[in-house]
Amino acid sequence: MALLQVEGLRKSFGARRVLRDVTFGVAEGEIVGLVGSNGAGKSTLGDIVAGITPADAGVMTLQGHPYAPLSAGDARHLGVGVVEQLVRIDPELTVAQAVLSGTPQAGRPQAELREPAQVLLAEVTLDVDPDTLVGELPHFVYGLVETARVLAEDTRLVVLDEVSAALLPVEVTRLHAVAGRLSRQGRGVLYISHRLPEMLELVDRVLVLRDGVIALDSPAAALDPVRLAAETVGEPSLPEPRVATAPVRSGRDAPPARASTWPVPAGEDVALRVRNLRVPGRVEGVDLLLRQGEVVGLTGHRSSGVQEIAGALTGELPALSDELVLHGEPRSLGTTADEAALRLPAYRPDDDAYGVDPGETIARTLTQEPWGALTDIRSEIASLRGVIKTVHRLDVQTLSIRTSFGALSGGDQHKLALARWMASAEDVVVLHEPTRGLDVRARRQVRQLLDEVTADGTAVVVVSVDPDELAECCDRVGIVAGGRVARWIDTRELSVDAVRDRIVEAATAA
Ligand SMILES: Nc1ncnc2c1ncn2[C@@H]1O[C@H](COP(=O)(O)OP(=O)(O)OP(=O)(O)O)[C@@H](O)[C@H]1O
Repeated sequence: MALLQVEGLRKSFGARRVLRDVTFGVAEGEIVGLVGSNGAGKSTLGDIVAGITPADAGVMTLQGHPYAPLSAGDARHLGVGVVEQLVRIDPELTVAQAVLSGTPQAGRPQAELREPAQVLLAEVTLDVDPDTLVGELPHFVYGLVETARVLAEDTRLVVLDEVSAALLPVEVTRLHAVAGRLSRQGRGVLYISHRLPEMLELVDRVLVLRDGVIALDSPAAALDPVRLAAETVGEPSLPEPRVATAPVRSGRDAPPARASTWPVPAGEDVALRVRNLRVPGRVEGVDLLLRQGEVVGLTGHRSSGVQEIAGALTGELPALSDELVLHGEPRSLGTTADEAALRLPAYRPDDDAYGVDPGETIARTLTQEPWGALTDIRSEIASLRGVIKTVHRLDVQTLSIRTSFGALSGGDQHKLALARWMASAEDVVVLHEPTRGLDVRARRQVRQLLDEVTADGTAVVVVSVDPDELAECCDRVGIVAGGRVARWIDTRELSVDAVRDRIVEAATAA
């Protein structure tokens, strides 16, 4: 008997028909992957299963019994838990309170919660003090705190919506171990992700949601990442994004191949050169050289110093260097009010809903900064045309640019926020995880955006946990370990698969 059976599910938002006729089952102990392009309706489907959103039509059964939850609480009570994509946890709660919020222990004194919370945190291999306030945690661990919460509740089916999106490969492996344990306990898992190669290593079966129906229901063993990517976006085949010896980027001439020793001697086209970058106690002796039009990736474990290097470049952390030159001009590092201090602009996908008001329309989100009335009707028309063009170009799933930004799918919000941010990109910028949560086509669109800005000479530092993202976006990738760049990988002559393998291998060894 199926643990969960879903028949003929339908859901529309206004005129937008998201789920037209969705039928599938999840068996006990089965891990089922749910994939689809941005806006395909994956979160909507997960939310219906988890009682967060009501379906318009269709029938669900849980262990053979009719299942029609009226709320998330109702679903939890019936044994279905969800970790939502855009996790919001009350920042005033302690981690222990958050983890045990759905259990009979909720409301007990902190001293009584500490130990049971510790056990659950260990299960998701999250090394944080249960007394810490949630608001003090970095955003990427929210999904793991929520996963621990779901484990605390006696769930039979767990929906994990993009929990892996912000995790390092080693953390994804641990998350997969948690999913494996759930499966061995006979629980079912619905696993939503855009990180297809990693997902295929975990799941038993894959569902592709396309055009409002399950367009493919296949054992994972019968699929590979390339075929699955093509199925996801409904294209018969997708070209390899980067092939050996081919010029990597369109929109500009690829620089001549350089030896993989790094940094290379500085020349005319240097955008930024930093010698002996130090962040006291965290980073030591880092040399960076960015050429105009170059995309350089940085990755490493949480304690490697990679975030501190980025923080030094954006002026968020006090830092020192022996030499710092931006476009030929000497500059300094640090957080002082010093005019010459370097403060590279940075984009982060998890910055409080992208720094955008979710109630604003798409049109206003893209055209206005700061919010305020446009005075010139002609400029409004011109910019609205630009908005429509951007929305079409980025394949944003909406019927109108008057739709509120917050009603867009997570991936569509991210694409538009990034496009808006990149429109005012300066000489040298830092992008944190620019393709997080994006489908395979959207990842290419982001690469196109990168091609456009780099063609104009902008140099980009990409800070990421995702080896595929680094492989697809960057000309070279620095593996940071122990506060230093332990190794540079030149990506331009390699296939994405080869680059991913090297990054994972180097990051694991570091
Ligand atoms: N509350 C809402 N009001 C209006 N439209 C909505 C609402 N929730 C979702 N939608 C629309 O439903 C569609 C599906 O959204 P959903 O978040 O389920 O997509 P998704 O497949 O999870 O995408 P992603 O991969 O980007 O997270 C989107 O076009 C979105 O705009």
